[in-house]
This record gives sequence, C-alpha cells and structure tokens, in this order.
Amino acid sequence: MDCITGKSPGECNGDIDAQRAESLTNQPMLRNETKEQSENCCTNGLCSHEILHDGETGSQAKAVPNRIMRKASFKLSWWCKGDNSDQHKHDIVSFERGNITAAGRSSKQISLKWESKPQTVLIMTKPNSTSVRILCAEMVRWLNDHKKLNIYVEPRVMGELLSESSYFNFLHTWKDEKEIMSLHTKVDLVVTLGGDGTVLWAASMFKGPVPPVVPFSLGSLGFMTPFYSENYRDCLDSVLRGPISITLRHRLQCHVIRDAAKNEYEMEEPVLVLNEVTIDRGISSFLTNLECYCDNSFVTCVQGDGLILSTTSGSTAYSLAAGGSMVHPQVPGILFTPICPHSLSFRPLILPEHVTIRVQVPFNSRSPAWVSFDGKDRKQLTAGDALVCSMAPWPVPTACQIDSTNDFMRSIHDGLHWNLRKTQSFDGPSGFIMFILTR
Ligand SMILES: NC(=O)c1ccc[n+]([C@@H]2O[C@H](COP(=O)([O-])OP(=O)(O)OC[C@H]3O[C@@H](n4cnc5c(N)ncnc54)[C@H](O)[C@@H]3O)[C@@H](O)[C@H]2O)c1
Ligand SMILES: Nc1ncnc2c1ncn2[C@@H]1O[C@H](COP(=O)(O)OP(=O)(O)OP(=O)(O)O)[C@@H](O)[C@H]1O
Repeated sequence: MDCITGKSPGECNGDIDAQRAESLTNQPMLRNETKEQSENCCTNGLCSHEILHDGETGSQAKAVPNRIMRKASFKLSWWCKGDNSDQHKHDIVSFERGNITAAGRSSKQISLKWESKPQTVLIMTKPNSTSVRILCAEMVRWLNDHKKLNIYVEPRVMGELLSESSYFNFLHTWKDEKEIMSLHTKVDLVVTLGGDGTVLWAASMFKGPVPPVVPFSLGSLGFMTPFYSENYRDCLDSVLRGPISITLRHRLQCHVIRDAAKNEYEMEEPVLVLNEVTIDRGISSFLTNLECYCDNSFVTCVQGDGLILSTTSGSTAYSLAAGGSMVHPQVPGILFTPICPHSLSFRPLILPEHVTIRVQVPFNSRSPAWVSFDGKDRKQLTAGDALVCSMAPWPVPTACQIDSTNDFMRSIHDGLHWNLRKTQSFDGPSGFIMFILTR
C-alpha cells in the first residue's frame, strides 16, 4: 500500500495544515498528488487531501484458488461547495496503509473513489430471518456470477448456505478471533443485510480500521441503513463503480479501569462503540452515583438511572430516548446524556470530540453500576472502578444513498414520521379575494 498526500487546487493550494502535511509527506508511503488528480479536483469541485494507492501487494495480498485477493485502493475527497468557503483547508483524514483513521475529521460531504477495482466483499446478515437468508443467497450468487468477487460470510451463514447447495463452496469465512482481526486487510467492502443492529454488529467485528460499509435496510427502523434491498443490484453496481458519498461515523473507545480510584490500574481491552456506552443502575433499585470528569475537570455527579455517552451516530438511538438532541453524524462531538436524572438542573450536554471522559463509581456509592456497549456486553463497575472514554482513531465509513445530509434527513423523516402534519391553510380575507379573482 502506498499513500499520497494531495495538494489541492486553487484556493486549497498550500493551505493544508503545514505541520501535519509535512509530517504526512515525511512518511515513506506518502507523496504528492498528481496534476491530473488536482485538475479533476478543480473541475468537479472536489478537493483531494490525501489519496490512497494500492502499491505492492506485500503481506496483505493473499492468493486464493482462482483469484488473487488484494485490497483495492481508493481516495477520499471533500465536497467543497461554494468558492468562498475555506473551512476545508485544515481538514485532514489520514491513511495508514490503506486504513481510514481519524487524525482530524471533516464535517464536509466525503466522496470515495476507487483507484483500483474492489475484489473482496464481506456480507454480514441479521440472524433468524428467512427473508434475509434468501436475499443473502441471491446476492452471493449475483456477486459471484456477475461481478467475480471474492466473498466472505460469517461461519453461521456459510453453514446455512452450504446446507442449501454445494454451489456455495467458493465462499470464504474465518475460524477464530485471529482471522477476524486480519479481515480488514482482505476485505474491500462490507455489505450488511438487516437493521441498525446489524451495522453495529458489523462495526464491532473491526477493532481497528473498518472497510466501507454498504448497509441494506431489512429491519423495522433504519437510521444507518439507507439502501433498499429491492434494488440491490443497481446499488452494488454503483458502489463498486464509485465514486460514492460516505459518512465517516466516529466511534468511542472505552476502557474499563478497575480500581481507578485507588490508582491501581488494571485496564481491560478497549471496546469500540458506534452508538453509545451506557452506565446504568442495572437491577439495583438505588440511584446510580457516578462521578464524571471531562479532561480531569469535574463535571457533575450523576444521580439517577444512569448516563449515556453517545456518538453523533448514536444520537438518534438510546440518547434520543433519554432526551438528548439529534445530531448530524458528521458533527464532531460526544453526547453526554443523563438517564432520568434525579436533579431538575441536569440537562444533556454535547462535548467536543477531543475530550476524554471519565466516569467513576465512588467508594460511597450504595450499589455498583453496569456498563454496556452498543446495548451489549454488560460489565459491572464496582466502587472505585472507572470507565474512560474518548474518540476512537478508526471511524466506520458507511456508504450513502445520496449524501450524508440527505440520508440523515430522510432517516429522521421516515423514522420519526416528520412532515405528516398537514400545513395550516390560510383562507382569510386576501385569500378569499384571490380565490374570487382566479375564478
Ligand atoms: N430506550 C431506548 O431507546 C433503548 C434502550 C436500549 C438500547 N437502545 C438502543 O439499541 C441499540 C442496540 O441496537 P440493536 O439493534 O442491537 O438492539 P435492538 O434489537 O434491541 O434494537 C434497538 C432499536 O434501536 C434502533 N437503533 C439502533 N441504533 C440506532 C441509531 N443509531 N439510530 C436510531 N435507532 C437506532 C434499532 O433500529 C432498533 O429499533 C443500542 O445501541 C441503543 O442505542 C435503545
Ligand atoms: N451478524 C450478526 N450476528 C449476530 N447477531 C446479529 C448480527 N446482526 C445483527 N445481530 C443482532 O440481531 C439483532 C437484530 O438485528 P437488527 O437490529 O439488524 O434487526 P431488526 O431488529 O430487525 O432491525 P431494527 O433494529 O431496524 O428493528 C440485534 O440485537 C443485533 O445485535
């Protein structure tokens, strides 16, 4: 893999954060963008900041029967609407050997353009659904017969498909955690068939960089699933061809620290969440008592049912139900939303994305607290334990149907039934005269 640092045309020229650009160009895998790419950038209004190239195959290329597996390369660029906007000048998304990281983030529309053809797709499906199983089998056949792609599925799905027909022998899967950990080096695209929960599940498989995700809606409520399964051939055709708009959905990196209050740290493996981490009272009937710090500055002691630390993508999920605001997924921030606070003055907060939040169970707490990650994997926090949470370096890039803003608006219109209220009519005196005159 080989990365290129893009110099943007016109107004973008030379205005990229100099220090950062310099440190990026100093990396062996970075070099300047070509003239052709710059011109392209000018004419279509896209500004490339960093461009990723698939160079040598290296250790990431793997020969499989009949097909070579090699990560496809792509570039990301910002949409710069309007000549006077110079906000983009300091936005940088960095790439480390083909992986999207979030050294900085852009609140712009982001476009992904393949530089080489995607070759490997991972399909992840919601379990226990006949319609999803049928669609998955059909999609696998189509991707194999018409697109000649390498296809990965989960071991469960592999078993289901093989029991249906030996045709599916060409499929790939994994055996253990170690193979899951290296999936991102082989997979160009992840397709999810299910609801928001399947997107969360797919994201949780990638503890580091995440390939672009194409979420098809087969659930009851899809805030993160903009693609309709009926048109899957057209959708996948256009995604595989590119360029596509993507939403970079940021995740929170959460550490449970045992005995943090005693300064005897025992850190557990970090957990990455796409929606939120929740600290609640579990089955205890006592109020939670949670001391909260933001960059070591005391925020408050949450007494109530608990606290939600949410990403902006998660703002439409549990946090919304607890009274938090809905936030566009590209807005950089962390939502700090209390659950039923026993204090009328405690209101939801939105903090900047660069802060570190620590939530600690004090020694005088009447009961332990429970932490859960995207609604799963509950862990107990006893007195003295803490949860430390900050922005993760690896976002989840999800493909958009139109673009990040259009998709977000459509999801809230559809999901929350906005705009169903009839518009008030005006049939007062002037309205009446107009009515007479136009007759
Ligand atoms: N009171 C609540 O609203 C409440 C309580 C517990 C969990 N949850 C949410 O459920 C999520 C887990 O989802 P799941 O599908 O695995 O569990 P699930 O099957 O219990 O579904 C929970 C519901 O939340 C919706 N949802 C998930 N992510 C969303 C998002 N980003 N925006 C809008 N809606 C979203 C799902 O579509 C689903 O309808 C948790 O991350 C949490 O946000 C909500
Ligand atoms: N590939 C998977 N493997 C295991 N569990 C999964 C997988 N995909 C989804 N799940 C779990 O299955 C449950 C339902 O998934 P999902 O939310 O996608 O479907 P849904 O409930 O029909 O849709 P919606 O959430 O929109 O109503 C979730 O709890 C999710 O965590």
